[in-house]
Amino acid sequence: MPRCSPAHWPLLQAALHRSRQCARQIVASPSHLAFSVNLSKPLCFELRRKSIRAYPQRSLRTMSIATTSAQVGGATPTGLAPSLAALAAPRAVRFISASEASEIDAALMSPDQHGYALEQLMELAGLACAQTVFRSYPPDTFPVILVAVGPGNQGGDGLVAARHLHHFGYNVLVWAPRLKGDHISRLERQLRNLDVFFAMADDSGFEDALDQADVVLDTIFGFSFKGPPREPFANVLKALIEESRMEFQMRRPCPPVVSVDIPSGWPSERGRQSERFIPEVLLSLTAPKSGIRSLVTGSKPVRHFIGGRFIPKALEHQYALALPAYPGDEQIVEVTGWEEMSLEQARHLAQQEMEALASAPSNSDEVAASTVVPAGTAAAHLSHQADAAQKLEAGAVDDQQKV
Ligand SMILES: NC(=O)C1=CN([C@@H]2O[C@H](COP(=O)(O)OP(=O)(O)OC[C@H]3O[C@@H](n4cnc5c(N)ncnc54)[C@H](O)[C@@H]3O)[C@@H](O)[C@H]2O)[C@H](O)CC1
Repeated sequence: MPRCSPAHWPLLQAALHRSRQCARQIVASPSHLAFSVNLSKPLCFELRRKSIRAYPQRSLRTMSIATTSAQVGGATPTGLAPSLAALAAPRAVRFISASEASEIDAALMSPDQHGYALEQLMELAGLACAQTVFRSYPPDTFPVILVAVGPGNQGGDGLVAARHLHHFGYNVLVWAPRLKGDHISRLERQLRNLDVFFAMADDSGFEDALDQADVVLDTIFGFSFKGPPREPFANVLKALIEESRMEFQMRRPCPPVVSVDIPSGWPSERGRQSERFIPEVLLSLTAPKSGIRSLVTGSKPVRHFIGGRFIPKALEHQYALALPAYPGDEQIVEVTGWEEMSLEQARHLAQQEMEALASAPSNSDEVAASTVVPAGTAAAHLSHQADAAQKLEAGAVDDQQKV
């Protein structure tokens, strides 16, 4: 059995990414490193010659990170400590306000800052919506999806998602009562050319489509919703509340709903009010908004994903977003049950990460003994290293680089 060395860290990170876990406690011996995801379910990573296998292990003695870094064979603590800190990134998310979300959007779309066009972000947001639906409600079990489209940019995300969902194999129904603007018309044209069904644009059209749907993608309102909902949206939002769907004294089950950013009709910062529906799944674009805190934390959190894989590191640090690492080439990352991270903690992580990035070697392609991985949730850097590790696993690099 080979001994652990710093060259193993990219492999370990890749294995950790594949298992979609973030480590909290790390236990090491010369042949094993264990990351306990929570105390009852530790994962053990066994080193092989060219790969690392992850499997659950029940009883592992925990050690402090400092002891661990000292014990891993031949490692210099300076080279390893940041890696361990990265692996031990807390399973927590920071909630941002609606005004922070608008500021981040403005910075992303400013030609002088990050240079994105709205249409590009909408494409990526819509793809993340479609992946969330596919992951949570696959088309072989939930073949008919109703995409409810609102009047703002979130509605645009919904139209993009509808197109992807069609290509993913769903039978897509779209309800979209207020389609305005050149880009939105183009998205509509793309869907009509695919023979996607557009329901009647009133509340009865929505109810008819809802009756046929196995799952609903709610892209009606995002973080710019204000005040009581106006028609035709008010009745539609009521129809999504299960208890309101009564017929002949019987409760009609409502299909599961996937909401984006914030369930439509919820005020973006105050959380759910009475008379509002509760989705089964929530996709936060860019970062979770404060209005969903009670929905995604606590004892009964709904399934929660983060998407919008386009935030540059500088912007992430500027707003202390503390984003989780996206696995592989995926556009979403699941964060169900993650706790809240305070602003102070997020700022601290951002600071650590900036310092680690500033001191990281410029050519990080090589899996070298001096590899330094930034602390915190350095997603981009970590996935770069994971790519290098995957190549290593596939035997695509020179023998001398192999573990
Ligand atoms: N960075 C990202 O992740 C991106 C996310 N995107 C999505 O954009 C929305 C926010 O878009 P915005 O246009 O600002 O707001 P809304 O979609 O929430 O819609 C505003 C729209 O709704 C009308 N409205 C507001 N309140 C009411 C009401 N009470 N009754 C009826 N109508 C109402 C208002 O008049 C506007 O017409 C975000 O959540 C993401 O989903 C971007 O696509 C890309 C970047």
